[in-house]
Amino acid sequence: MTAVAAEKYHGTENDFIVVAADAPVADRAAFARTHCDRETGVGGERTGADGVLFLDLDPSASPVRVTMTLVQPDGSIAEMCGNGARITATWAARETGAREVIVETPAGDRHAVVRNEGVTVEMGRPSFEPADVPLARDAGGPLIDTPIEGLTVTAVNTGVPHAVAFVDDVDAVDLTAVAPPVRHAAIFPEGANVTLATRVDLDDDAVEGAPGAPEAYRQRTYERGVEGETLACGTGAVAVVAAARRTGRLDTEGPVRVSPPGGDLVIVVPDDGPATLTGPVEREFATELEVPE
Ligand SMILES: N[C@@H](CCC[C@H](N)C(=O)O)C(=O)O
Repeated sequence: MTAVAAEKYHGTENDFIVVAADAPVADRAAFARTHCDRETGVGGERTGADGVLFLDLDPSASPVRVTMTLVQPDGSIAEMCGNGARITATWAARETGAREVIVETPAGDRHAVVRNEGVTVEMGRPSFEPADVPLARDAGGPLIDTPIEGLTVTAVNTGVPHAVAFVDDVDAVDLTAVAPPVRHAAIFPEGANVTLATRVDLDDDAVEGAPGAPEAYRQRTYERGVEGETLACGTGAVAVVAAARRTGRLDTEGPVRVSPPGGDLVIVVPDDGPATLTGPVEREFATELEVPE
């Protein structure tokens, strides 16, 4: 049995196994299915992971470049992952000493800056265009506050598709029950992540890790590829702010604090530039993982 070097990281509790792209893992989907399993996968504080990041570093480039391939627990490959990009930039910074990193993803190149107080990734411009989300051909236009399978959703692509629903209290919703019909709705030919958001009053909620963010939302996301709720989702946090702006719920580009169960993220969605995602990253441990036959 072959084993490969691996590390475990998390960004606001969205946790990933990191493996060098040249490691001898012929069947990446089988590797992810095995080691991400929440009951029998990689050990640590939480067993398993939300995915495996296969990283290919070019330390000679200026800024350094790293190609990120996220293989999810169901074996699928995601085009983008906000928290994964923050982890990738941190990993590249540890390997090279560089603070500025270009993360190459199937959704495009993402510029990242690694600071002690948090990692910021440029996330591209959110798009509501039906072809970009993508929506089914007969959708008839962008999906803005539209009833879909029991939720009122706004569909936006922030690197991956999200169906965002604003609700009175994210904690009062049985996400595992309401999300799957939306995630699999025919209007989303490639599926969608399902993200719930609730505006919160900062007077009632401490502003840790988000100095200067006068607006705040709580967030929960049911992720495609994980097929369950994760403790944080970076593309989902950007989707919350983009959808809040597009639907007239928010009249600032940010910074906006978005808090999934795993911690606080800071989001900016400008009118005429890429959105940014900022938040903490932690390296948990290094290990060796067996490559399934
Ligand atoms: N957790 C991620 C998003 C990962 C991709 C998603 N599951 C999909 O398949 O679209 C994030 O932090 O953005």
